[in-house]
Amino acid sequence: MAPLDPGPGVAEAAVLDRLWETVEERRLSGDSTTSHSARLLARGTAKVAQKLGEEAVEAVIEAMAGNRRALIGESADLLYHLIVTWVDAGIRPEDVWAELVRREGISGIAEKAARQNFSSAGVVRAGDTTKLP
Ligand SMILES: N=c1c2ncn([C@@H]3O[C@H](COP(=O)(O)OP(=O)(O)OP(=O)(O)O)[C@@H](O)[C@H]3O)c2ncn1[C@@H]1O[C@H](COP(=O)(O)O)[C@@H](O)[C@H]1O
Repeated sequence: MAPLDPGPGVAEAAVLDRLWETVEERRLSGDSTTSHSARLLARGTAKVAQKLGEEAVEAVIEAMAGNRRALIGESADLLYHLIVTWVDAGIRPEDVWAELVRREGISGIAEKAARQNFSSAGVVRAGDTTKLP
């Protein structure tokens, strides 16, 4: 039997897995003279997270301006910095893919309503950090 066609964009999306492998290799090699990823990771979690935030804001600015082409570029920067953040945190892409798969078919509205029901039983309400340990 012929293999199923995975659909448009599926093969290209594997670039994220390859990028994670590359950044993880750079972390292990630790050569900050030749690798931007190694240099950024060597600066620590706070710097890695700061760069992720900056790239997110830049993507927001281009989205608000309706600048499609620049938004594509900023999206690539954002995904790269998200992957550096995963490597720094010891998260593998399949951890995130599994969470997305788990959420497939669950409406965000229904999920939020379920969370609020949970909180009304006296546990933690969404967004209420005062009750967190
Ligand atoms: N996708 C990317 C990618 N996107 C953006 N960038 C770099 O991210 C940097 C962002 O620059 P900024 O001026 O915002 O920030 P900064 O240089 O960290 O400096 P400061 O914020 O401290 O001023 C630039 O040097 C970009 O080139 C990337 N660097 C690497 N990759 C991928 O990662 C792979 C490994 O790269 P190296 O780790 O450099 O070998 C490459 O083959 C690419 O596939």
